[in-house]
Amino acid sequence: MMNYAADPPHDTLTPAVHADDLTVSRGTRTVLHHLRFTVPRGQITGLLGPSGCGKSTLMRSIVGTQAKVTGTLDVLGQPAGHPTLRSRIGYVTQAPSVYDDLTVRQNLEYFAAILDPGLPHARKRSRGAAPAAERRHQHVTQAIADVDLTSHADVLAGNLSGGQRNRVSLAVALLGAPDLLVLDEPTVGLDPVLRRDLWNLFHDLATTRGTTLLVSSHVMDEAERCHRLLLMREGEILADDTPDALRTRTGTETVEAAFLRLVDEAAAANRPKESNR
Ligand SMILES: Nc1ncnc2c1ncn2[C@@H]1O[C@H](COP(=O)(O)OP(=O)(O)OP(=O)(O)O)[C@@H](O)[C@H]1O
Repeated sequence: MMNYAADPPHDTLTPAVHADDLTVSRGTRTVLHHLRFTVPRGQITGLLGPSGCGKSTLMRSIVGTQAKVTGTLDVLGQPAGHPTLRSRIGYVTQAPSVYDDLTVRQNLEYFAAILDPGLPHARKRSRGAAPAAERRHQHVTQAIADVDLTSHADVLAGNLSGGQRNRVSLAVALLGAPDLLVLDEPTVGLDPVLRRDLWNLFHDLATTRGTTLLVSSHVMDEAERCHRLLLMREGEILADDTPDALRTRTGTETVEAAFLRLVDEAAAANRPKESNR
């Protein structure tokens, strides 16, 4: 929902996400195994790991769209999937969800209207409604600017590049000024300048708006831009720490090297068990 009116105060002390013994199955396979971690508020947490390790499944669990979830998974102080969370979480999947036959602005206006049906359409303003409709227009304009698509506001989404369409999806997620933004590989297909600009936006959202961001990536250099990292492999959390602490703990210079060191350590720890079989 759009935050046109003042929202009731929310508890800001509990972590944005708290998981304990979180296990998720897809089909007949268990893909997340007894995860335990927290995501602090107002920071950027990177969810990193190789393709297929379970990043999207974890994100789907957090936003409440994943079946077969057991254990504890609390989001903004409520169990994941609780109806009150719908207006407080922005979720961008890997597949952009935009209408090709609408322009960028029309897409945003459409989703803004769905998110806040109480607001009359700009063309049907009645007395007293104008300020609210005007505010919605401003929110849409701001979201388009946030993702650097102002010059494309009147272009059909179907005529945009893949990266631009991804940014329209991100703008839709920003519309409600959510407390938690869950972004599944948001920088895939973007050139270095746009990637940098998007990371600047993420930091701005965390710093000036207090938004919590959970951002997945399998590009390890993006890890350096996060406040905290959850490193995943084969459905398990290898590490839950800051980039600095990870490098120091593993005696490495990059997060990528730290990740490889942790993978080797985990493999070494499992070896005696395997030879005992
Ligand atoms: N619909 C499904 N049914 C059964 N298994 C699935 C389904 N979707 C994904 N999986 C399996 O769940 C595991 C985790 O997949 P997931 O998409 O969460 O990984 P990921 O880390 O997000 O991968 P990527 O980086 O490639 O997007 C994989 O082994 C995958 O094969």
